Parts: sequence; C-alpha cells; structure tokens
Amino acid sequence: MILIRNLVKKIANKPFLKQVSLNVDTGELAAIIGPSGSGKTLLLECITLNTPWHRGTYQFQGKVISPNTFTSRQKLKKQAAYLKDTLGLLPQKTGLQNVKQGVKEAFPFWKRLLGTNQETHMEAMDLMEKLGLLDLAHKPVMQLSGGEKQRVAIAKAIAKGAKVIVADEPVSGLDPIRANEVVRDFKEMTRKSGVTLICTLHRLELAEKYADRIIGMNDGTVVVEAKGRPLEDDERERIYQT
Ligand SMILES: Nc1ncnc2c1ncn2[C@@H]1O[C@H](COP(=O)(O)OP(=O)(O)OP(=O)(O)O)[C@@H](O)[C@H]1O
Repeated sequence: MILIRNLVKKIANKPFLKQVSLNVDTGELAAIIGPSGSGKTLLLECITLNTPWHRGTYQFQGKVISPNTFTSRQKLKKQAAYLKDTLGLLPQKTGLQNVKQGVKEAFPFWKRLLGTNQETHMEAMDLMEKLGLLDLAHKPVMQLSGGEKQRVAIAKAIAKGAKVIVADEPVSGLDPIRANEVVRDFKEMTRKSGVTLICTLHRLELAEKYADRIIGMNDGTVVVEAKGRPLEDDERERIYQT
C-alpha cells in the first residue's frame, strides 16, 4: 500500500509537486491522469524512489520512507519497478528466459550460485501460467507486440520481487483497440498477482473503464481521487482546467 501526504518536490527551488496526497491500496490498478505538465511523471519518479522530494510523508508497504536518505530509498527500491522504454527486457531472449532472469535476480546470493536451472525454470513457468502468459513463453521478445512486451516486463518485475509496478504512458502510440487491450491486461494482471500497478494515462475513458482508482492531477497537485467509478463533470473540469 502507498500512502502519500503533502509531498512537495522542487526543481531549482521551484515547487513542481505541491502538497500531493494520495492512497493506493495493494493489488489496485491506479491511473494518474491530468493535462500535460501537471506533474504525473514527477510523481511516478517519487513513487518509485528514483528522485528525492523535499517535504511530506511517504509510506510504502507500511514503512515510512524519509525524504532525503539514500539508504532508506535504496532499501525499498527493489520492491518498486519502473517500466521505461526498454522495459528492462532482453529482446533476443524469449519471454520465459527473461522471466527466468528475473527469478534468478531475486534469489539470495548463495542460491544464485547453487540453485538449479530446473528450479528457476519451474518458478518462472509457474508465474507465467498464473499470469496467463504461457503463450508468450517461447517467443523472442523482439517478435512480440508492444502490449505483449509490457506483459512480459510486468511478469519479470514480479519475478524480481516488485510489489509496486509503475508505467509512464504505457499506451501512448497504440491504436485505441490495442490500448484498450493493454489496460485491460494490466487490470487482469493486478487481479491475478496481487501487485499494485500505477500508470499514467492520457485517455480518460480507459482509466474510467479499468482503473480501481483514478488520481486526477492539475498544476502539480492531486485535485481528484475517485475509486472505481467514472468521474463527475465537475471533477473533469477540475482536472483539465487551465
Ligand atoms: N528536470 C526538470 N527540470 C525542470 N523542470 C522539470 C523537470 N522535470 C519536470 N519538470 C517540470 O515539471 C512539470 C511537470 O512535469 P511532468 O513531466 O511531471 O509532467 P507530466 O504531467 O508528466 O506531463 P506529460 O503529460 O506531458 O508527460 C513540468 O512543468 C515540467 O516542465
């Protein structure tokens, strides 16, 4: 679970995130929406502990993270995965080989040395089956569609031990049908795996259709938080007003 209260993030002494507060429960698909420049990406950077912030409290899986301590951020970073352009996948390898690599990375050092390939294989196959990805197991990642790559990347992140997975604009550049499929799959994967998935979306209709929680931003702050329901007209206005 993620609980953020009054988070302030400054760049060159200017606040770009202003008193952001939000909750995201374990196992939820949360969509962050808002106009361009409203602070969605900066918020994701803070949630995944890629950047420090200046004020406010952040609780991640019940643990309070101090804003500016490197050690505190490093300890929890492993539990948060940020899916960026390359998605952290090896394109020549198959879906299964990528997930196996994730499984191995999660092993303690002694098990990496002594664990058997068979054990890693079974664990990766179990996870792919649970997430409904067996059809992608033996295909090289470079032959997969954008949406399929994202599904494998999520499986790999889960294999590595991520409890919270974050994606910035995962459906930008996809046609409406593919975009719908990707967000639908995200929802399905959170349901099956129990991980929390947080993504930014430009298409409000996808957030309304699939997200368990919609977080609406405007000018660096959260102006709407709606749980599992379409937005009211006045909520849309608050988010998209200039
Ligand atoms: N490294 C930086 N230096 C200066 N300003 C920055 C930096 N990173 C972000 N900003 C500013 O912070 C604000 C929020 O940016 P952010 O990228 O979070 O917006 P966004 O909502 O994700 O936008 P978009 O939908 O266009 O991706 C913007 O005004 C941006 O110019």
